[in-house]
Amino acid sequence: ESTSLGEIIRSDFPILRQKVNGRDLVYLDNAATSQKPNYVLKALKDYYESSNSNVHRGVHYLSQKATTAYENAREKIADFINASDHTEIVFTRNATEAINLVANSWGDLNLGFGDEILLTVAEHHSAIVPWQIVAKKKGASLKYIGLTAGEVPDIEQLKKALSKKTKLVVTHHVSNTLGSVLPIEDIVIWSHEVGARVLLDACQSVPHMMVDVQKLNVDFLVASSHKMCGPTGIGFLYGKSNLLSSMPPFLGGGEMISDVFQDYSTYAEPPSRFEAGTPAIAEAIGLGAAIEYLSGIGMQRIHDYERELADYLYYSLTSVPNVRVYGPAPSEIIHRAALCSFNVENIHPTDIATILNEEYGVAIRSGHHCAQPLHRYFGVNASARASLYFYNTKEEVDHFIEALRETIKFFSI
Ligand SMILES: Cc1ncc(COP(=O)(O)O)c(CNc2co[nH]c2=O)c1O
Repeated sequence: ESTSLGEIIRSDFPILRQKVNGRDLVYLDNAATSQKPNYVLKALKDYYESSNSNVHRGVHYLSQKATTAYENAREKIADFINASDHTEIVFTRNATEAINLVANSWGDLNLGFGDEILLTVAEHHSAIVPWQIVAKKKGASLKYIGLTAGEVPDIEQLKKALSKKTKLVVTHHVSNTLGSVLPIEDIVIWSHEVGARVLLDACQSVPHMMVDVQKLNVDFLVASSHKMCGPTGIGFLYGKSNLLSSMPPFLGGGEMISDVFQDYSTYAEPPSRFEAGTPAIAEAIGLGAAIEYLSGIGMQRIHDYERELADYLYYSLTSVPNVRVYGPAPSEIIHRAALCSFNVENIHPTDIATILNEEYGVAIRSGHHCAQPLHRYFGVNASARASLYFYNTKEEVDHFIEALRETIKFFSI
């Protein structure tokens, strides 16, 4: 059997060599955050060792070196998602802040009484709560579409729910709980037909597959560095140039201004307009290194390998008696991300995750995965979730499944 991508690549990730309670760590919580390769760790260390300085407007050598590295990171992101211009990339703390930026800037300017924001019931809290806050302020409302019998967001229902009142569609590309992958190009075409804009939450897709914002034609896209081999503390908003240029600032301070007078200021052009204060320079450079690393492997290669892992995980997990997996069965039409949220009859998911960690060194997540509306939709408070990345292997899935069977036996005595 040929050596898998996971087996080839995992030596790049020092953390994966750890033991947990004497057992090899089996890290299956990648939808929460990914691990970091040596290439990224080195980029962070090199920055602080040889380039650290504050960015923009500095005339000395180090400031120019740091500025170049910071702006190069922005260009790498733009290329990675095929944005038409690097000024369409705004650095934020994470995807959550990127969504809040759109809600407080574009939302405040464009939402009014009676307007509707259309979401799926599977959205992450970061894609829901900012819109609840701005909708309350503006007299707008949130409208949700449910799931099909196959447990994917019902896009036919979405199409029917669109109307002249719909000003914005907020949707995930890949669900962090269902593992479902949505047909974004269609959703964008339907949304634009009624004059609605589309904000794509790509947190669980950008790390795992080619995402081309021009092909998808989304108006906004958000993603987080820490889910794609990059450091925490940095994420980004992609916004079409004409939209960003029309938007007022989100946070006020240095860097985002053109001139400051005593009682008013003029603002910089995007992206600086939305980047107040000293940015997370090292983190941006770390994200740029993560993109170089992923691109070096190839997103198609990563995606193909993860599809194998996705099917292997799904069918291994659904073969365990009394396990209920949420989300669609993989098929030719519907492919799943390499993550499965599940429950085991009469055993609390946190008990499952605790024993898997304590006795078997397996790291999965338990809880609501910041998707409480979706869990309520299924009539449960919580679930367990195993989520893989390209450095995981089928052997790790086998270890997880064996450990799960033992854990179920333990609780069934
Ligand atoms: C689909 C989706 N949207 C938004 C976010 C927010 O990203 P952040 O701003 O970087 O936190 C997450 C993080 N999801 C998870 C974080 O921890 N467990 C998770 O499933 C996510 O999975």
